[in-house]
This record gives sequence, C-alpha cells and structure tokens, in this order.
Amino acid sequence: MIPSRLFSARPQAMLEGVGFWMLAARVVPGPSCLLLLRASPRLLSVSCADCTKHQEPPRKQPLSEKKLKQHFVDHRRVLVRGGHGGNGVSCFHSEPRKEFGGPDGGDGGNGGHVVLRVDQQVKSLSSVLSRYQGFDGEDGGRKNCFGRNGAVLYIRVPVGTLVKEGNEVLADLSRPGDEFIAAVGGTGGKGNRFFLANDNRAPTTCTPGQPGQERVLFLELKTVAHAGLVGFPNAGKSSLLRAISNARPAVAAYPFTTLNPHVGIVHYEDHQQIAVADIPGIIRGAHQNRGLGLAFLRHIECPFLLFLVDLSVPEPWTQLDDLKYELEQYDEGLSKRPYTVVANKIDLPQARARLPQLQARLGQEAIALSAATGENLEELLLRLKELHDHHVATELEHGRQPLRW
Ligand SMILES: Nc1nc2c(ncn2[C@@H]2O[C@H](COP(=O)(O)OP(=O)(O)OP(=O)(O)O)[C@@H](O)[C@H]2O)c(=O)[nH]1
Ligand SMILES: [Mg+2]
Repeated sequence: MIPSRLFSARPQAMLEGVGFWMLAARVVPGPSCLLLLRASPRLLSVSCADCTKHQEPPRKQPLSEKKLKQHFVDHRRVLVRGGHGGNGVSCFHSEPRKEFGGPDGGDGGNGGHVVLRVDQQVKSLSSVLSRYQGFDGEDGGRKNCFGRNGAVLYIRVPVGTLVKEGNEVLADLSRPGDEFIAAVGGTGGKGNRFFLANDNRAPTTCTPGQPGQERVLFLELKTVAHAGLVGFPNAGKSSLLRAISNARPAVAAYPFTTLNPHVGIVHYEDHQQIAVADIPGIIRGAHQNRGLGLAFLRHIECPFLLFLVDLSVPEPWTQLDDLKYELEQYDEGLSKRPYTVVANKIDLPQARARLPQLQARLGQEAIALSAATGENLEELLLRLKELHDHHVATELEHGRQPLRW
C-alpha cells in the first residue's frame, strides 16, 4: 500500500513514476523503503544507503521450458563437404643464362577433412550447424613449391552421438575423444614437374585439385546415462529426478510434459556419481509410433533401468507388463537389462492401499516412495548404488570399460 501523503508530495509525478519514487524515498525512510525497493531498486540505491546493504544481487532468470527445448537438440541433418584440393601449376624454371631450366610447377595441397570429435563439454547437438565446408588446399607454386594442405575442420559433438547415412550406422561415438572422418578432403593436383619424363623433358601438363567428399549425415544423440527412468506419462519420472538429483525437468499434471530426455547426476558421499535419465513417457503402442512414438526409445541407452509405476491409477501392475512389452518390441532384450521397480505416489492414501496388491502381483519387491514428499528415497538411492556396482563389476569382468560420467 502506498501512503496517501506521498501522493501529495508531487502528485503530477505519479505519471512519470521515476521522479515520484525518488522523492518519496527521501521523505519516508524505513518500511516504506522496502516497498520502494521492490518498485525501483536502481533508484533507491542512490537515495537510501541502509537499504542498499540488504539489496539482493540480481539473479539470473531461469530458462523457460520452451527455451530449454530449443537448446536441447537430439538429431541433426548435416551436409559435410571436404576441402577442395589445391591446383597443380605449370611453369618453367627461368634464370639468366639458363635457357631451359625445366618444369618447376609444384603440386597443390590436399583439402582438409571434416572430422566429428566427441567433446564431453558439449551436451546436445544444438551447436552443430546444418552444413560444413572443409578448408581448401593451397595451389602449388613456382620453384617446385607445394601448396599447403587444408587444415582439419573439427565439429564438436556430445558423447553418445550416432552417425548415420541413410539407414546405415557409420559410427557410434560413445567415448570422449572419439573421432570420425565425416568427409575426406580432395587430393591436390599435380604440377608439371610431376610429369617430367625421359621422353618428355618439358611437360606443360598439370592437373587440377579434386573436390572434397560430400555427403549428408544424420546425427542422432543417444542419452548416455547409467539408469533410465521408464514409465507412463504422469507417473512422476521428472518429479523423482528432481528429488534425487540437481536436474530440473518440468513437472506438470498433464501427459508428455517431458519431450526431451534430461540427465541428472546423483551424488553420493563417497564422491560416486550416477547419471539417471528422465525419458519421455511411454504409452501402449509406442513401438508403433503412438504417443511420442519411437523418437524417445532410441534414448534408452542405459545399462540398467528404473521402471516407475504410478500407484495412483487402478491396477498399477499392468503398467510394468506394458512397459516391458513396448521396450521388447522396439529392441529385443532391452527389458532384460538389470532393473528395479519403483512405485510412486505413496503419499496418497488410495495409492498406499494398492501397494500390497502390487507386490503380490509382481512377485517381487517394489521400492515404494513418494517423489513429492521425499518419502523412502534412501532405499532407491541404495538400490541405485547396488545396480551401479553390479554394472561396474560385470563390465570389468568382460574386459570392458564401465560407463563413467
Ligand atoms: N501426490 C503425488 N503426486 C506426484 C508425485 N510425483 C509426481 N506427482 C505429480 O504427478 C504429476 C506428473 O508428474 P511428472 O513428474 O511431470 O510426471 P512425468 O512422469 O515426468 O510425466 P511426463 O513427463 O508427462 O511423462 C505432477 O502433477 C506431479 O506433481 C508423488 O509422489 N505424489
Ligand atoms: Mg516428465
């Protein structure tokens, strides 16, 4: 509320706003300043020294979900073209008193390759452009000088980038530092020196540089994480990820709130880190492209899974069968990965009542918890650690490197 006596100080300034607040701040210090602080902190900092001490530093505005989606890009079509080779040159050596110096045209340099390189700092394909042209090689020169080769052009991509041409998978860049030559640079042309032969002492032939390889590649980002949260829309996957990690996926009471996978890192006291991916909701018929269809199933690139069952809906045990069926239809053996069943929303009385029936129907233990209230999250965290340790042990047993985040 603005005290009425302030208006009488300079009523005409109300329209201007700025002038009014400056005057009022000097007239009425103390609590009124708080009101004014909210109205115009910049001006108040000039007039009220006391309040400036308590002024909060400006906070960065969080990105809206719409903007986040624009930032996360999980597939890209890229036209890549290697650099053009430099041309060979045709010329002859000339020197005073040396009439026939011979051919001395140098070769052109090779065009530069375009190379995809995995960079752990890059988290999505949003920084990848739609076309890349490699660096050209330099033309050859006189005096048998060869042209400089074109430099290699590196495209930084995130871990888990799949490179496809048509339907063929060319490369799976799943480790930091992995490289793939997307387009080979063209070879440089030959200078006339190259064609010097016994039967031809003065060749004039030289060849042009070759164009670089050109192709259209499809880059696809798999979400690489230790655990994948799989569940129906609205089961509470994003809420659970928020509860156990620092990730901030959007949560709302409508299906398909999550349209892109989010990865959250669970930190343990012994500095172990486990990456958990929140995958968009799966519905019946997803393998036939229903709902978000197949688009998200490609993201399930996790050594173990967390099946999230929503206890607030009737007959929750059917969810697990449906989820497993969809995964199996998409990729045989996907549902056979180590997993654990998590039953969410036990804070609701009707959900808690369904728990014994769910356990009986599944014939296995389900971790009952509430992502909203944080109830029983510890049990899930311990189970996650167990699954992770089991994964590490199995990978080492097979002589493979376990996934590190
Ligand atoms: N009562 C209760 N509500 C919950 C709990 N967890 C999630 N919810 C609510 O369930 C709704 C859906 O939650 P989300 O986390 O967005 O669900 P989701 O599985 O990520 O949904 P999609 O992204 O659409 O697949 C929201 O309204 C949440 O507030 C819980 O433990 N208890
Ligand atoms: Mg979600």
